[in-house]
Amino acid sequence: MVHQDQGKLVQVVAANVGLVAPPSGYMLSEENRPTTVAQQAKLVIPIVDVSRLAMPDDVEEAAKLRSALQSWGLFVVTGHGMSKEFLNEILEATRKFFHLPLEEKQKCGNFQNEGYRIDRIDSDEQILDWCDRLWLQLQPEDERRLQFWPHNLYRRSYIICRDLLHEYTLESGRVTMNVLKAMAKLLNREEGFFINMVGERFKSYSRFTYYPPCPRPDLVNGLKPHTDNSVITLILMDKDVGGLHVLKDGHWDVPVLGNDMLVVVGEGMEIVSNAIFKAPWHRVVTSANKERLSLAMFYQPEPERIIGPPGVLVHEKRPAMFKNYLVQTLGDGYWDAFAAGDRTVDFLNVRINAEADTELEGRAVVANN
Ligand SMILES: O=C(O)CCC(=O)C(=O)O
Ligand SMILES: [Fe+2]
Repeated sequence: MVHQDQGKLVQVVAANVGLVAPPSGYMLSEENRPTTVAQQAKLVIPIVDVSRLAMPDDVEEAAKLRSALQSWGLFVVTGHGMSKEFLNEILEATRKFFHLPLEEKQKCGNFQNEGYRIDRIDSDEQILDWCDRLWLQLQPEDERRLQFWPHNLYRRSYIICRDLLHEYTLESGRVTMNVLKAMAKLLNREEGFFINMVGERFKSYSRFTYYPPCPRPDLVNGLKPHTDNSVITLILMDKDVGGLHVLKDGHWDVPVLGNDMLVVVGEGMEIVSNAIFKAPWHRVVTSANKERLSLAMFYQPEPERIIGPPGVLVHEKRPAMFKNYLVQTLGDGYWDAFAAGDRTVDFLNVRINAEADTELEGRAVVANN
């Protein structure tokens, strides 16, 4: 049994002429509403120049990275080498896609979680998010399902142009790998420490999210509080709309963001760093009169790997905080956890203290030694 608006695209619900309040399926209970005691005025999230991180002697930038990861678990990344024009082109192509007539968008089918739709609904109690999304796997390249990529048959052209998205995949992959190298160095490990854990055939996914204006932003989540199912996420956000909130020191802080690119630590990194790096809770709040777009790129290790806290990061004072887990199981569990508003590591009970997980031994490649 599902309630009336379940399954409907939010753009369809929002287009209802005369809508003065969101339908009941989206309404948060009073204690969960995003009535932020916003400290937004002064808070600025850290900025890290990824090109400087590559310089072996730039201890200042490395210190900034360390502090950003410790205090926020995310940062604005600069020095990524992508021009404003290029990033705008991607955002505008995304906007064009979400502005297409419904029938056109629905051609970007649906297979498991891939394609254009709303996020999965598992129960009648689930509070719906005020967003639609297009989810595409980008890497490994030979696993792309191009039939789900936006394609306008009449103009015989891809709306979110294949070449554009391909180029963005390569560019953002490069940024991610540089961030992973720098994070390894913060732990006094060699550059490839995390990169080797994700493997050559790591997966990357893109999530294009569209938040239509909402008549009562104070009553709904654009995107519910969550942590990401990734090692690292890269988020490209709409210009000057704001709306991303981060839970910091027990408060929902509201970073003021323009046309920024963010690096966010995901749960996968939390596991492989033995919780030295923590995945931040974040959510999106809608606006009454502005639409909002984002493009998130999620990087995940090869699905047949087993990940867990590596031996070198486990010692008496810091016992293993997580069990070893098959990446595929974590990936599948994420969708259940997300629908339930939980973190995957909690939903699947991945957390432990120093408990050996012998069951998995020998079943697959252990991602760390
Ligand atoms: O829309 C945003 O800014 C954030 C999106 C996000 O958190 C996600 O896609 O996981
Ligand atoms: Fe996220």
